[in-house]
Amino acid sequence: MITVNHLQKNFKKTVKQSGLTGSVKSLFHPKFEIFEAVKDLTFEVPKGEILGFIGPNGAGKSTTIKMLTGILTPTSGFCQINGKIPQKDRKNYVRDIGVVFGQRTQLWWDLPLSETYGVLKEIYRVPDAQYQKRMEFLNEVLDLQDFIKDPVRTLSLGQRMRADIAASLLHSPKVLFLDEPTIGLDVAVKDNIRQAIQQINAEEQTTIILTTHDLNDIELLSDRIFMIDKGAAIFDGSVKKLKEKYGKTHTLTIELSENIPVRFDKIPDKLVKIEQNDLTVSVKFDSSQITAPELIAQALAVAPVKDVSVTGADIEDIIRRFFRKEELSDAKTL
Ligand SMILES: Nc1ncnc2c1ncn2[C@@H]1O[C@H](COP(=O)(O)OP(=O)(O)OP(=O)(O)O)[C@@H](O)[C@H]1O
Repeated sequence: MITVNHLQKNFKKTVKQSGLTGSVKSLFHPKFEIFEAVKDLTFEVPKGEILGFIGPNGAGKSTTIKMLTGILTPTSGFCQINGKIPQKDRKNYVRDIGVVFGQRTQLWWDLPLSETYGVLKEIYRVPDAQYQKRMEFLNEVLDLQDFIKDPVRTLSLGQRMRADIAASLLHSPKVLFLDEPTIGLDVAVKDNIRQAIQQINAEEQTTIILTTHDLNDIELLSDRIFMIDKGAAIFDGSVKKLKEKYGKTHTLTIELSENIPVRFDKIPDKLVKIEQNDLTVSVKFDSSQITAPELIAQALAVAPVKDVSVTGADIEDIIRRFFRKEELSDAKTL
């Protein structure tokens, strides 16, 4: 459904020269440099897939999405969505896509929601019968009935997000771009939104590109993660693959009945990282090099252990370390 081929976006940036003289010089004779915001991205997204598109601030996610939605023109390379080049076939292309920006609404602030949908119906020329059916479906999935008559400005953030998602889906797009769809929402509302996204994807085979900093969104919704950093691709694969490859760090938590320092003399320092807070000891270790029972046996030999528990790395941990480019076999750097 989506083909991205050697996509590149360069921006011209003014280079600020140092000092006051430099600032004045820059004013009259500005110097420019080329900044590569998106570097040579190539990937495909098949129909019906939910791709988690992630990266730290400034990685180039928005710039990529803007090229995929046709707002920006690539410096080189191209993208093709549902057989169309967004920049070349803009009028027809907008019918194929829905876009939700979690940080700002695309709805009319003062209009009741129902009227906003009425306007969108006309813009997208959705026939009456189809519109009726569509609204029933969206109402069911996104639970809009309680606030559909209210002006957008009176909606809570969670209601507004549901309303925005419904607006983006009114014309039954084949591809949906969701940019931070759960930002600022409480846990229960996040769950509702995620369930709605899942249901829409399952029932309509909508291809979704999901940009988010909330890694629970990714874990619960995405079939695949595409990670970028400084404009370039750094990981492309499933959450499972990411965990298998980079999630070897586990944490052993030991509760003591007396505050005695816990050491693992028989285990090389670099394989464990110990943090002790009175009676609680947290031991990070690389599970491919060492096992929890080995650590527990040694802890029992040196301290009065009351309880133990072991947890695996969660996706947030893995990605944080991934971006810091830490060697996971070296638990000292965790
Ligand atoms: N119009 C522009 N002119 C110059 N530089 C730009 C422009 N738009 C974006 N950039 C730069 O390109 C880089 C990537 O920005 P982008 O907004 O795509 O990142 P992002 O991954 O979406 O970040 P965030 O998670 O913070 O939203 C940043 O360094 C940004 O300053």
